Amino acid sequence: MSQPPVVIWAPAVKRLLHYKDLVPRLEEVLGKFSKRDSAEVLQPVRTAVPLQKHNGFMLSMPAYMENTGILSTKLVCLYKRNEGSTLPSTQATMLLLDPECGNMKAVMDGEVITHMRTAAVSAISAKLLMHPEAEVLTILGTGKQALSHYDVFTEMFAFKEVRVWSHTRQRADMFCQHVPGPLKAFSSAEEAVRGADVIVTVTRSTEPVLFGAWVKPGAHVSAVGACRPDWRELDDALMKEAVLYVDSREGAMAESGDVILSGAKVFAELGDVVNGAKPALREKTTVFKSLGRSLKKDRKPYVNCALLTFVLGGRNGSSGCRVCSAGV
Ligand SMILES: NC(=O)C1=CN([C@@H]2O[C@H](COP(=O)(O)OP(=O)(O)OC[C@H]3O[C@@H](n4cnc5c(N)ncnc54)[C@H](O)[C@@H]3O)[C@@H](O)[C@H]2O)C=CC1
Ligand SMILES: O=C([O-])C1=[NH+]CCC1
Repeated sequence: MSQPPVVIWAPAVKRLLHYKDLVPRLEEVLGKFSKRDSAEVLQPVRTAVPLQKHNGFMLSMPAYMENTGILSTKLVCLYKRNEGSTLPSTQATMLLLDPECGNMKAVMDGEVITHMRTAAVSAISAKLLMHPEAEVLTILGTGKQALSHYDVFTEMFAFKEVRVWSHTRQRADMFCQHVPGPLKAFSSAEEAVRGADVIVTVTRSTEPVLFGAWVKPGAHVSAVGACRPDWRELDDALMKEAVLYVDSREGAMAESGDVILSGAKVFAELGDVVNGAKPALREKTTVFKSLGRSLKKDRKPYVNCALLTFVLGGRNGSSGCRVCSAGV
């Protein structure tokens, strides 16, 4: 009989997961995914179950990496919240299974993982697609994703100016008070965006908050919100004018209102750029439309991946139910 799964909750995830480990691992996984080699990464488009009574969706995001023995799924609940609601808008849980036996090896908090993974992938898009001399970063939105994006973008790049806008000035001010470092709060999204080299959209809006007319030619946009087929964050002008990169072509065509409703054509997946199969057109205006992937980890104790090393009890076992037999 298998042992109960290891439970790793948010404080442990926070302590163990670091951008310096996560970013290179995600870059590698994005590249593997774009090769569409089923032994490397199998990740079908996620399913969404509407939670009508609660104004939300449950997204189920399974993934299998045969070559590295990872079988996992993330369950994400996503809600449209009224202004002033104190309930979270996104909650997530990660399950790690043994692909050979099918038993559950670990249950992990998925919220911190989602904040950090999403921000890390946006940072990869900026690393590949922004102008090398980018100086001004603008963040539209002041929630959980805004914070994780602020953290990784300021850790990885040296912006001279960071601007923040939210749909109320009070939220933008509060955000600026809570994070270290010089930030500037804006009351107008247009003013925050004009002249910016990199723009991150991390709002719960279902209507465009970023308009092509405001965006400096050659800027890079990482568009993270609007993850349903009828939700928007960017207007048609921007979607049509910019060169469009996505995390998954199938995902974008099934789930992104910005892509589907504007009729914009996908130029490449981020993984195609990582693989050298498509160019990074840094001199053009670029949009990376992020929708989210469930893969975060690898089974091998890549030493750097502290979380997984923890899950595996530091072992590199070759068969059987590793975690349950490790008795972590
Ligand atoms: N692409 C991806 O992989 C992922 C995308 N998301 C999406 O990113 C977005 C942000 O997520 P969180 O930061 O966790 O949410 P959050 O609830 O913590 O923050 C949302 C922010 O949007 C602002 N906002 C709400 N309604 C707005 C409106 N009508 N116009 C402008 N701003 C508005 C709020 O004031 C807040 O600053 C959500 O749409 C979420 O679904 C979340 C996780 C992963
Ligand atoms: O990847 C993810 O976790 C999510 N994408 C959209 C909302 C949550």
